[in-house]
Formats: sequence, structure tokens, C-alpha cells
Amino acid sequence: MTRLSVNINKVATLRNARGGDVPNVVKVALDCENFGADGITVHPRPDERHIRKRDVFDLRPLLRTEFNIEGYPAPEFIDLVLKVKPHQVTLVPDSPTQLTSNSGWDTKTNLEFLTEVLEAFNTAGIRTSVFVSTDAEMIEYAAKAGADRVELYTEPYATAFPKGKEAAVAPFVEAAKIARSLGLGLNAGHDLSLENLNYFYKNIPWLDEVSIGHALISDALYLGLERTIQEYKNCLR
Ligand SMILES: CC(=O)[C@@H](O)[C@H](O)COP(=O)(O)O
Ligand SMILES: NCC(=O)COP(=O)(O)O
Repeated sequence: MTRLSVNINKVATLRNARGGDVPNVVKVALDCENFGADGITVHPRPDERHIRKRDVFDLRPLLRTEFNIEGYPAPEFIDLVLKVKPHQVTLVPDSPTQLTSNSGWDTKTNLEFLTEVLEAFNTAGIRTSVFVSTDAEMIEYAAKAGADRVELYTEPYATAFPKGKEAAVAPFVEAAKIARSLGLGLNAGHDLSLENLNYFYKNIPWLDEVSIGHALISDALYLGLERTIQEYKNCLR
């Protein structure tokens, strides 16, 4: 089974636009769970432009599904994750001011750093995932660093999909096979949508998890949150 983790960053973006508590991020997360989501993902960025540290603490005791925290492992992020102890932490190589994630790790250059950080999370009993491109060497070095899983950065797939889906998915199938041969679990995310998700899943049915935010929350404006989550779940069958 491939699990759907709903990324609720955009709900916090909307909340922050007025400075109050509408929409309530915790309520939306719990509703996502009630509507069938298998997990909740947040990406607390240093400027707290969407998810705030406070949200992460508020969510932890109330969620009943898998909690996944993504981010760059700066000291403040590491401290937050170790305090909150989510089910999974996903390491992303973002600079503090970046608009959104736009690449996977260079796991070879950062081997020593990643090994140290992953060790701290593994020791705390938190499953680890490392955000990577489809480059075989990057996946091999993620395994060497001690990751439990890799998350494939799917923006290149989403961009290429309308021009030719077979060519778009091919490097991801190869990368997924390499991850499997190394004993790594497999996640995927970034710009996955109702348009491109089912084809990705059909080609890589052993995927453990997808995390989806931007397109899913946008679809919910038209379809409503409950129906949207059901439609994304249907793409994973
Ligand atoms: C790692 C990843 O692809 C997503 O977490 C993405 O970075 C979403 O973050 P934003 O919602 O800040 O764009
Ligand atoms: N890890 C990817 C994620 O959480 C959501 O990315 P997106 O769907 O907002 O592009």
C-alpha cells in the first residue's frame, strides 16, 4: 500500500495571511485524517512563513496517523524534531530563503554531515528519509549515510509528464529499483497532482509514501477537502 501524506503548509500560508487562526491548521490536519489521509506532512521553514514551530508542537499529540516533518537540518530544526519525535523526518537541502524545494541532496559531498544528523535521528527512534534526485550515486550515498528511506524529488517528473509520460517516469522507475536493491524504503513528492499521480504509482507500485500539498490543497478549493483526499487515494490503487 502506498500511503498518502497530506502536506498542510498551504493551509498555514492561508492562516498567516490574516494573522489570526482561520483556517485552524490542527483542525484541518485532523479533518484530513478523518477523510482518509494516511499521514500529515509539515515543512517548518526558518522564517515561519507557513508552518510555525508552535504548530508542530500542537499537532504532535493530536495526530493519529503518521507525522512527517521535512526541513533542512540546521541546529534549530534538529532540536525541534528531537523534541517532537515525529514518526519520520525528511531531510531537504533548502537554503533559509528558498521559495520552495528545488533539488535533492548532494549526498556524496554531504556524506559526513548527513551521517551525523541521521545517526542522531535514528538513535531517537525516528525514521529517516533523504530528499534526492534520480541520480544513482546520490541514492547510494544516502544509503551509506544511514537513511531508512529516500524521497524522490518529483518536480522533473511533473514538468515532463504533459510532454510524454513514459519518458517522464523512466528515470524514476530506475531510481526506485536502485533504492529497492539497496534496501531503502521509498517516498516521493513535489508537484504530484491528480493529473500525474496515478501513472507514477502504476509504474512504481512499491512506493511507500507520497507527500502532496500544493496541488491537493488547490484542488480542495474546487472539490472540497473530503472528496479531494478520496480522489488522491483513488490514484494510489
Ligand atoms: C520537500 C518538498 O518538496 C516539499 O516539502 C516542498 O518543499 C513544500 O514546501 P513549500 O510548501 O514551502 O513549497
Ligand atoms: N515532500 C513533498 C511535499 O510534502 C509536498 O510537495 P508539494 O505537493 O507541495 O509540491
